[in-house]
Amino acid sequence: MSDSSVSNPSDRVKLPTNGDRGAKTRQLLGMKGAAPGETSIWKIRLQLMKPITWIPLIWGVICGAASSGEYTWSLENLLKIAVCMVLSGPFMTGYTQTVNEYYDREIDAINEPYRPIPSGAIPLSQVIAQIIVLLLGGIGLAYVLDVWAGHEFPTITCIAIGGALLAYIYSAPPLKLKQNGWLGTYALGSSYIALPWWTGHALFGDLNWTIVILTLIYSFAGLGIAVVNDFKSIEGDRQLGLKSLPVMFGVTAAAWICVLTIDLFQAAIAAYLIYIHENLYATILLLLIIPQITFQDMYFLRDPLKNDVKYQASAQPFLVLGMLVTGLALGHAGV
Ligand SMILES: C/C(=C\COP(=O)(O)OP(=O)(O)O)CCC[C@H](C)CCC[C@H](C)CCCC(C)C
Repeated sequence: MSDSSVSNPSDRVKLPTNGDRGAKTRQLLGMKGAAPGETSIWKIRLQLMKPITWIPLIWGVICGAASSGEYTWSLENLLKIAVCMVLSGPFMTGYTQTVNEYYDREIDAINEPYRPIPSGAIPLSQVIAQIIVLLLGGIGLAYVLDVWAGHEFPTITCIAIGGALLAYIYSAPPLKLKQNGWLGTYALGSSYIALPWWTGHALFGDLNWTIVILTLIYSFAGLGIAVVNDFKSIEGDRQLGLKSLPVMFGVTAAAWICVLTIDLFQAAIAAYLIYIHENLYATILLLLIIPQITFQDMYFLRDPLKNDVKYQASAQPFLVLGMLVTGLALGHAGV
């Protein structure tokens, strides 16, 4: 698509409604239901980077620092982890989301015409420039962290490049992993759990195969969380031929796949913690699964289409706390 398609923004952009501060905030954070009509190019750029989606990756970095067992509270370490959060949030997730907005522009023109690209608020050439700046900035920052951590092998740079490639094939043709229910949701789950975890771990300790494999197993719980988001768009996905799990298996079966992957893979991690004699941490992790099962029963399984957001808001804090408990356990055990 050429830039001409977005060359006359004033024709297509609606002005913001007075006093709709909630919609303005959603706009800046890159959430659905945002207010249209932003005119500041920097706010539009931020909107493309969807800051709300940075949070899980920033949290993943903290879990990795915990699992390294080497994190101590010094000013230098605080600075290191802050830079690592900037890498995983604004740079790498910002890059990922901008690429996704770029390749979703035609479908967004139908479903979310107020988004920056379909509304014509930013020309495509500037979106491409933003993608390049975030990608090069992210890889450069990853290399700085490798040097800072004294790595002989640039582990963090490799994770950043691998993540960037994954993000590209997730959104861009010909692979467009997001069209495939299993691959797309696992890519999402692993990039939200495993990749930032590896990065935080590598920054302070030695990234090893046990951590890599454990976090890839943990990522199946992330797959379940990613599937929860597919219920809201089931009709549109079906019409567009997107094979999300709810489209492939129907609402009820997909809801069960969702909750079983979330619960069983967290339980599997707790079992591993028992195996390495981290019984207290394992017990806490198991206790944190109980409220998630309760919310699955109260909300999600009863009506996945109506209660998906309510379920995520109530249950997710327990899942993310469990990740930190696991990180601390692995760090304590010296895995
Ligand atoms: C673009 C992503 C999700 C949006 O998906 P979708 O288009 O289905 O949803 P919306 O319609 O609501 O927009 C995320 C995709 C993630 C990707 C597979 C990989 C991300 C890589 C990491 C950012 C890399 C982090 C490396 C770092 C920690 C060094």
